Amino acid sequence: MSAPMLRLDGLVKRFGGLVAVSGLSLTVEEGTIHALIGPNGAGKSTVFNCISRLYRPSEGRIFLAGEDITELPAHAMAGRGVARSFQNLELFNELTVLENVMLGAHAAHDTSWLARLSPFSRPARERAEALIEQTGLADLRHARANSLDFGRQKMLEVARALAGSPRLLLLDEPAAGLRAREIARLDRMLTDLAAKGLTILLVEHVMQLVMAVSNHITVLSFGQKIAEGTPAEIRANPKVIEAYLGTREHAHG
Ligand SMILES: Nc1ncnc2c1ncn2[C@@H]1O[C@H](COP(=O)(O)OP(=O)(O)OP(=O)(O)O)[C@@H](O)[C@H]1O
Repeated sequence: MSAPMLRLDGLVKRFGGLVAVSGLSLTVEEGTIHALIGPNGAGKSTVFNCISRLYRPSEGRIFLAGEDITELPAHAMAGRGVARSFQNLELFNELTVLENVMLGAHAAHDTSWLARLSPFSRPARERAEALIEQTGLADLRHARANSLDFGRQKMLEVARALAGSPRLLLLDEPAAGLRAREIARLDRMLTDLAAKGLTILLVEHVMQLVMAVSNHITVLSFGQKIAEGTPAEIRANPKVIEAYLGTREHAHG
């Protein structure tokens, strides 16, 4: 049996006295969509930052397709086939939609030196055009990124992350601020990508999307895993309901 695409083993991240992630273990199988959910401050972004090597875990190991990547530098991750989108957009505002996606392809692990010297090569451009089409941005390919509305900028961020042909895609709240029609498009796209073999780890508060696309869900609360299972199991889990209601009551004072 081949190794899972991603495995976290006892991941701990402390910030001074605060334990943001507390001994998290989870497994993400290849070609599946795995959601990481939980109330605000539960530690989801911290887990992402540990996987993409922006944070150094305090304890625990991270394995990518069987390889221990815990000590690898962040810049090695694209070469390992890991891409991510950010909660706050990280686009090149002055560049066009097409240019933003093509720059994403630049970090591709399978890009030859020749292709790197010529980023606007035909295969790179064809791939970028296909992604732009898939994300519904075809009519806007020559528009500057900062002229797009928020929903389209989010889709562009996803297209750019995909341009490097990753095998593991980390998506941090891709549906935040999207309209229903855009969420439906994202739903179709993620399902389609997973069917083609891409593995997706999704942090998301929009439950409609999480429940529709996920094969598996892990729930965090105060840095700890409180539940995991299929969408149906998670929906019916009293601990999950309590964790969400607890924060809402807390928030309302
Ligand atoms: N760089 C940091 N320094 C200190 N504390 C941090 C840092 N990053 C996160 N934290 C703390 O760690 C905890 C987990 O935060 P994190 O952003 O991972 O939660 P989250 O589940 O992603 O929340 P949200 O859904 O609001 O994005 C919080 O208490 C947060 O304040």
